[in-house]
Amino acid sequence: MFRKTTTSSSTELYLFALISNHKETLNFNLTFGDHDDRPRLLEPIKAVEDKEITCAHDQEENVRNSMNIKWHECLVDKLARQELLKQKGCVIWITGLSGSGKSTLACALSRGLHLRGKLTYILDGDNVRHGLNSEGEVAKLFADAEIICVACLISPYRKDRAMCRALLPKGGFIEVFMDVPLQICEARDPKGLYRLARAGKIKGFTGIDDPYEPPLDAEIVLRHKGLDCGSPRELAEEVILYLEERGYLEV
Ligand SMILES: Nc1ncnc2c1ncn2[C@@H]1O[C@H](COP(=O)(O)OS(=O)(=O)O)[C@@H](OP(=O)(O)O)[C@H]1O
Ligand SMILES: Nc1ncnc2c1ncn2[C@@H]1O[C@H](COP(=O)(O)OP(=O)(O)O)[C@@H](O)[C@H]1O
Repeated sequence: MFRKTTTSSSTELYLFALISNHKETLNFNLTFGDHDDRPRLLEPIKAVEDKEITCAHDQEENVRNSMNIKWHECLVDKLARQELLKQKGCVIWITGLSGSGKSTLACALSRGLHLRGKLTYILDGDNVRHGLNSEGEVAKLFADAEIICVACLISPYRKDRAMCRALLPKGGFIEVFMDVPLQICEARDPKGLYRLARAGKIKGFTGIDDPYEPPLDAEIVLRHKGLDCGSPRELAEEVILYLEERGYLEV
């Protein structure tokens, strides 16, 4: 607050003006401040300060005398954010092999929710590359902001996914398993990476020479049935239904 109640030395006043970034005072000191002329400096500074004190005092009196103004706790908390957005933030963690359709589902899901007026944000392995742990932390922040965070990462190890789950409050982590067989992912091979992995040109490729540990307790399993796994839109609707039924899309 810009208010001083005790008499100060000119140096203190000068510092006070500097800290307060008071334009008028600083201009004065820029013009004359090179000379060690503190008594001369004191007068205009004090005049400015007195004016400030008077103004601040008047304002304080007005506030004190007003019957209408009360001091409010201004807490924009979780509930306030939920009410604003009409949704509850969470992390939808889509896991599965490369080529299983994680990114495609994330887009369809984000679009489906957007059309319902829900705020989402996609964390894709391709746009966040700082290691699984920090991705979990980022996702957690989004969820705390009451955004529906859609994370799509292979995240092949149960231990790592469990660590991310543990970061979130109960119900805040919704694991979606793209249960698509390796043969289908490999046949799709949109980036040609399986071919390179099979040729030994990429080492430690998930599903080829590095394991993928399927979830044991995923909230949603999108299973491939025969040749069909459902269109991205149908899969997204399945996830949205889960959210609707459990009250994530209302407050
Ligand atoms: N060794 C190896 N194994 C699997 N995938 C590999 C590998 N090297 C690069 N890629 C490509 O990088 C993408 C993996 O990114 P992710 O962040 O989703 O993976 S992880 O969660 O960190 O395991 C993954 O993207 P998606 O195909 O979209 O899943 C691959 O294209
Ligand atoms: N539900 C689906 N049905 C058929 N093909 C799909 C489906 N979802 C994704 N695909 C196709 O599979 C390939 C890999 O999808 P992508 O979303 O990039 O997978 P990931 O992010 O898991 O690597 C793409 O060519 C995409 O068009």
